[in-house]
Amino acid sequence: MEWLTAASQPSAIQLVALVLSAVVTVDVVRRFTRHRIERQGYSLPPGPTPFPLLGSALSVNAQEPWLTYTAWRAKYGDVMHVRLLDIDVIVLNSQSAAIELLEKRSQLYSDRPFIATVEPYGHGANFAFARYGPHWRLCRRIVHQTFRAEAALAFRPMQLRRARQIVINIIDDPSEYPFHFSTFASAMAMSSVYDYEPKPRDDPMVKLVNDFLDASFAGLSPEMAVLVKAFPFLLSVPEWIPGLSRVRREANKSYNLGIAAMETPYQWLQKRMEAKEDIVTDTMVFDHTQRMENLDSSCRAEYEKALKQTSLTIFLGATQTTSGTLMTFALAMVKNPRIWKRAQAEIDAVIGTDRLPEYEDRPSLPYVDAIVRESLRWQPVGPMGIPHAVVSDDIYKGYYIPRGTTVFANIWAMSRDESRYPDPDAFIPEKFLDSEGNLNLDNPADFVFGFGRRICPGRHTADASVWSGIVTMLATLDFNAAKDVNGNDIEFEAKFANGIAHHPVPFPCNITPRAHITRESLEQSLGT
Ligand code: HEM
Repeated sequence: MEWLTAASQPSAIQLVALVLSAVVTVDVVRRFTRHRIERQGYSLPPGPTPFPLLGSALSVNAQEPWLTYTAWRAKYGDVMHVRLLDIDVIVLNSQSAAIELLEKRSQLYSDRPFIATVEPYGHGANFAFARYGPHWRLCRRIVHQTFRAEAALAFRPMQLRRARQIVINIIDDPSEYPFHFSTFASAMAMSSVYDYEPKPRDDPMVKLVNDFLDASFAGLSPEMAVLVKAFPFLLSVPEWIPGLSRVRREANKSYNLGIAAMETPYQWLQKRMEAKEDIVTDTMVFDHTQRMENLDSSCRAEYEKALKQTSLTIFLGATQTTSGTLMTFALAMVKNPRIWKRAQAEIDAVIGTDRLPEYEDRPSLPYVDAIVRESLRWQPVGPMGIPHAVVSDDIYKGYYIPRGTTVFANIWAMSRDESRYPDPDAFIPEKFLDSEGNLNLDNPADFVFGFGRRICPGRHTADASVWSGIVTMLATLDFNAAKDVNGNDIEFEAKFANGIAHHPVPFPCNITPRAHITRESLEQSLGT
């Protein structure tokens, strides 16, 4: 851990000793209480034998843990127990196991585990980490009212308009394509929540939220979470102890950025409302501010807190997931030109080249939808989702699942199920078509958005965003390999980032408008 090297040597040794003693104490208590249930004949689900203190922490790929768990599936099965330091983890390696526990027993499995760094690093405002209870329920109700399937239809014209803006931005500045995808995703979130249309570049509100994400990222790493859990005093070490005070400084910076990211766009919209400006009525904050007016003051304070937190959470949940999926799509197109050519042939045959795709065209474009499904499956942006936690002891198929266990749906393993997806590492949209060329019933949206009461509440909006981005780009752009100085295609191996979301890092490519597409015609389609 980087910050330990900055500490003076004796402090670092003391710190390690303290971590070990905390882990030993928790281990002894756990063994004592568990022994009682195991005596009744129930054992934990199968899994690797844990080493003393560390459990299996050193055997798991720290950057891409889903690869280890997926490899272990053959040996330990669909419901697997792994101990990581003092944390009990259950990994669900199949969609059916995730449905059995996270959906059918959702009253037990909808909590989130306690993560000691969430609150100090400003993610207490992020309701995706909220414990299962009344505050989470209120946030969830707010988001549901704005983003449920029928309500989310209101955002479609904006989503299509912003998708066309991606193409204009690519024509203007093709090398910045990852940035144009992020702008699209941020605009979708900011418009639907605050009626705020970010600038294509250097937008101050988008920068604020991204600065918060950058500042909080290191704090949410499992290593930092374990340390802060074992030694909460690290969050109050005075400035004059160099090295050790770094955790407090980083946490404070992240916390303050979190407050600013939550308050600034919220207050911006409140001012517009006070000035009686014209605001799109479906905007989440506008709609709920009006709903709040009928509440008494104590309920209103609670509601306003939930509304602010929900607004920030939408932005955090919507941006890197949506833009990451578009990065995956673009990578797959550059690697597989036959696929975008087949999709263009479908689009040209169905709607011609005189206009751009609209939502009403979707049922007539099954191959495009197959590409959307394959983009969600091939590199799921959340390969392990967000951890759930169990609120009380449970028995499943004769196995004991202790209260407080962290439960992961291994979405990556589901995407690599070879009985369902032969050759799972290849990008092949045809797997979602029947022999007549119609879409079949297999939809990875059934697992990539998570499970049960914590299932992604933005999934309808995400689906519409991803579809509008993909269909618009397929109708207007060619995706070719970049050339070297001799005119040869540049070969490259795809690499992936694993931060908030799993997505390809920028790769060499040559994305250009199709022959019949001009910037002017696109601008006309925006009404500008
Ligand atoms: C391709 C795009 C997206 C994918 C693959 C995705 C996936 C996920 C997953 C796997 C979870 C965890 C579910 C669980 O705990 O079982 C989640 C949670 C969440 N997502 Fe998404 N998401 C996407 C886009 C969005 C969008 C566009 C929004 C907002 C409009 C959003 C808002 C949220 C929120 C608020 C949560 C936390 C829910 C809770 O804890 O109750 N997501 N998402």
